[in-house]
Amino acid sequence: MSQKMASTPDPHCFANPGVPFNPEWLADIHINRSAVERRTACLVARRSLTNQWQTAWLLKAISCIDLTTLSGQDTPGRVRRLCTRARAPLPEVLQKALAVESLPLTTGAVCVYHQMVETAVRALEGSTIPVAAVSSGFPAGLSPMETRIAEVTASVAAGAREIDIVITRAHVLNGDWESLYREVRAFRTACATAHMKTILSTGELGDLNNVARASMVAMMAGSDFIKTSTGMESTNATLPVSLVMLRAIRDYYMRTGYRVGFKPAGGITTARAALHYMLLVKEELGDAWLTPARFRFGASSLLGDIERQLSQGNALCPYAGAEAGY
Ligand SMILES: O=C[C@H](O)COP(=O)(O)O
Repeated sequence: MSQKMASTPDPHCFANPGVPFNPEWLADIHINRSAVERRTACLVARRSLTNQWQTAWLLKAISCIDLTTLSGQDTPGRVRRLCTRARAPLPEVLQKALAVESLPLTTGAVCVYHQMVETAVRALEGSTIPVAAVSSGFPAGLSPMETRIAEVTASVAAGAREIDIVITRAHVLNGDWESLYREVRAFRTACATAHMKTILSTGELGDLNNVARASMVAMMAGSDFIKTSTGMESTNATLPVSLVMLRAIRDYYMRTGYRVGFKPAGGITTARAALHYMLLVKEELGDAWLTPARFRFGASSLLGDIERQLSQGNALCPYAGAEAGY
């Protein structure tokens, strides 16, 4: 793929305006699955991290969490409690013990169904924490297009500053990339100034070539983030899929100069797993991506494990090694 930068966009602008659909950018995508799996297995096996660096990385991980509740049992009370947690993700006493009591720590966002957007926006008033809504017919994306667009528009009107959209998997499975482009482009328009995260549902796309192509089409169509999963598929975020998506992000950056964000989501429940994803992002894209503006975890229970590990000090034994950090 091309290593040439097409343009030099404003580095402070995180939005990706997208580019016209270009099938040539898909033509030379051929993913070697075993090479991808070897690379991620190797990454998991080889790294170590001192306690001090581990703490810093876990605090960074918290700031990158889209604290999520996507349950049929969601109530305004439950969403308000989640928002309280987003404002103060760690107990004061723990922040003090870690000597970071002056750190203004919050999660990256609170992520809810459309129905709960207003409640979350009200509960987060006075903070800078954005509300992310899963709109557009989450999770299967099989409602009529007008309904899906109307839901996105309504979420934005209700105050969601980030919209997580789902795609029609059939477009990918049929290799109908132009239809996928048009669909994502329509959601881009409906999102207006809200940041758009495109959920690919990678566990339902067949193979890694489709993951890479769908990633590229979603970015061409103006996604600000690409996200692995809804959390409802039978296979959600994995490191191999993440590697493929990160390389697509790098490729898109080299072609256009736009830095699209990455959000692994679904089944990320441990601090150890979170560190693996962060390390992969650092190695593939560099520090410029390790910021809430370009990296998020979609997770409902990760924060609890990070808090436990921080309380226990050095519980991630394989990481408590000799290296002075990643
Ligand atoms: O986008 C967020 C996911 O739905 C959260 O999934 P999880 O409950 O497995 O953490």
